Amino acid sequence: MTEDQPIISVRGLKNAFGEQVVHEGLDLDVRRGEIIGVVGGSGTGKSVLMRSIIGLQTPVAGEVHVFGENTVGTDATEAVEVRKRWGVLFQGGALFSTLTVSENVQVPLKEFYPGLNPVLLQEIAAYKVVMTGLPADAAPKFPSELSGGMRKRAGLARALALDPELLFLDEPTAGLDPIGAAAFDELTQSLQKTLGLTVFLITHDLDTLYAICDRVAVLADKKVIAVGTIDELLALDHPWIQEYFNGPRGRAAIDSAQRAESTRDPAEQQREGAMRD
Ligand SMILES: Nc1ncnc2c1ncn2[C@@H]1O[C@H](COP(=O)(O)OP(=O)(O)OP(=O)(O)O)[C@@H](O)[C@H]1O
Repeated sequence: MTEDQPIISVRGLKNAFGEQVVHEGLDLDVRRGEIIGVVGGSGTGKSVLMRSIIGLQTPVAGEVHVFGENTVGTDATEAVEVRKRWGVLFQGGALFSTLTVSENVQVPLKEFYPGLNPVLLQEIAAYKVVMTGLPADAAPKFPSELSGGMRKRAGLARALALDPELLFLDEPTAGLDPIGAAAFDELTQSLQKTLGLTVFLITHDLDTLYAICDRVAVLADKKVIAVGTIDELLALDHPWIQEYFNGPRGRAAIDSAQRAESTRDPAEQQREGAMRD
């Protein structure tokens, strides 16, 4: 695939559970290197969309390509090469409670590289743990011994185990206090920059959208009704979009994003401006 081809391309997606149609004619492109936020009311099918992209949900109709490879209806063996290239943080972290943090991180490593020796496995896991801002002594702990924020980081460490190019995050800041959520956003952004990741991020968190998302895709009426920067979305007169971004919580998030921008190191702002130019 070429550099400017979308990393994820979804066309004409339809998902249904019995009579309930969740998606119909859904299209979405995710560009290389972007953090795309996916928003929509509860039950609009954000998680089902993610599951369809990573091959955990077989759609009724439509096409999904990731890195130019079809991910619909492929069996586990066919999908191995493409699955190695993404990492997933499921809603709630989904850590195995009977395994330590280190063992959790080793799960995908053992699955995809069964021959790796135990010392190397431990070293890789220890590195991933520290990379997500956890103290090194979190590695031998069980998830129940960690705070909610630490569990999220442990889940992220596992998602990063295989050095993915693409990261899926399903509501990573849900349940975190505002300080913990902001710290997780910063971590996501710094990892995205350092590792050159593309990030598909499902969230209800307006602060996250303003702080780190390059574009936002809005799910409503069974499809992606709009994709763009928040400014571009604000220019649309769809009632849900206006209510979401221009309601009291949306405006508070804008204010807080503007305050954060104005207190940022001017040298850093200048550097970013220069990079954009
Ligand atoms: N395995 C399943 N079997 C039956 N229905 C399902 C299944 N998975 C999802 N659904 C239904 O599909 C719809 C979309 O679910 P999904 O979890 O994707 O919503 P969401 O947008 O992620 O919601 P939330 O923001 O509340 O997490 C819901 O009505 C849900 O009940």
